[in-house]
Amino acid sequence: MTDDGYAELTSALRGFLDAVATAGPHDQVQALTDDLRRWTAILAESRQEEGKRVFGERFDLPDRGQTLTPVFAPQVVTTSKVEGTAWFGDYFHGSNGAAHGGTLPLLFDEVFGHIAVERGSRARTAYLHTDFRSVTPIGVDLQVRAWVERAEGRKLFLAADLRDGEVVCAEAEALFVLLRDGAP
Ligand SMILES: CCCCC/C=C\C/C=C\C/C=C\C/C=C\CCCC(=O)SCCNC(=O)CCNC(=O)[C@H](O)C(C)(C)COP(=O)(O)OP(=O)(O)OC[C@H]1O[C@@H](n2cnc3c(N)ncnc32)[C@H](O)[C@@H]1OP(=O)(O)O
Repeated sequence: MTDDGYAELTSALRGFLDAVATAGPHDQVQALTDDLRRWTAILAESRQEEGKRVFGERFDLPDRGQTLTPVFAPQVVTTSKVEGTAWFGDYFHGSNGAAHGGTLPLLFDEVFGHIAVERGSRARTAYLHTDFRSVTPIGVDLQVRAWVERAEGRKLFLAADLRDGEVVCAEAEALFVLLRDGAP
């Protein structure tokens, strides 16, 4: 990992989003807004095209340097399976201590994507079906795994599950389609 501060920034940004998500009314809200706008203007000056950015593009950083998805720390990545831990911060809270339902397919898409990338393929998600088996808790280390069910030409049929110990939180099935040469 390149120690240029971006791992720390990603972690700080996640912490900030979790703090925003759990804060009540605060008397410093205007100061916070002013600070955010100041940093927005500074960062806007160094806007880069896709391919030259940090966020989501740095494979040497945890979570590729992005905070869009829940934390996913892969432990095994092969061309046929991925295994790792997932962690939903407060930012991903829906209600009653459970993760927002839409964040589950988001996590699965990310996890499936690692298999496609490991295969050296440019691929896109054609469909992603999620079964919600049990509420997904916030702030708990969860186990996630995904695997290739079968490959048919450019079609990669994938499956995954997310567990809290013995409890299955969610399962998913997806079709990734490998892009034709020259496809945008
Ligand atoms: C944006 C790509 C990102 C990829 C990763 C990039 C960088 C790496 C970064 C990080 C790595 C780590 C993690 C990655 C993180 C996330 C990955 C997320 C990936 C995505 O989140 S990506 C965005 C969402 N995704 C779309 O934005 C797709 C919009 N869409 C299309 O771009 C086309 O639609 C496409 C390409 C899907 C197919 O187009 P096409 O022209 O290549 O092929 P065609 O239509 O001929 O279909 C070929 C065969 O698939 C069958 N087929 C197609 N669609 C089907 C469906 N829905 N249901 C059942 N069967 C289906 C046909 O029936 C035919 O089957 P058959 O050959 O048997 O007749």
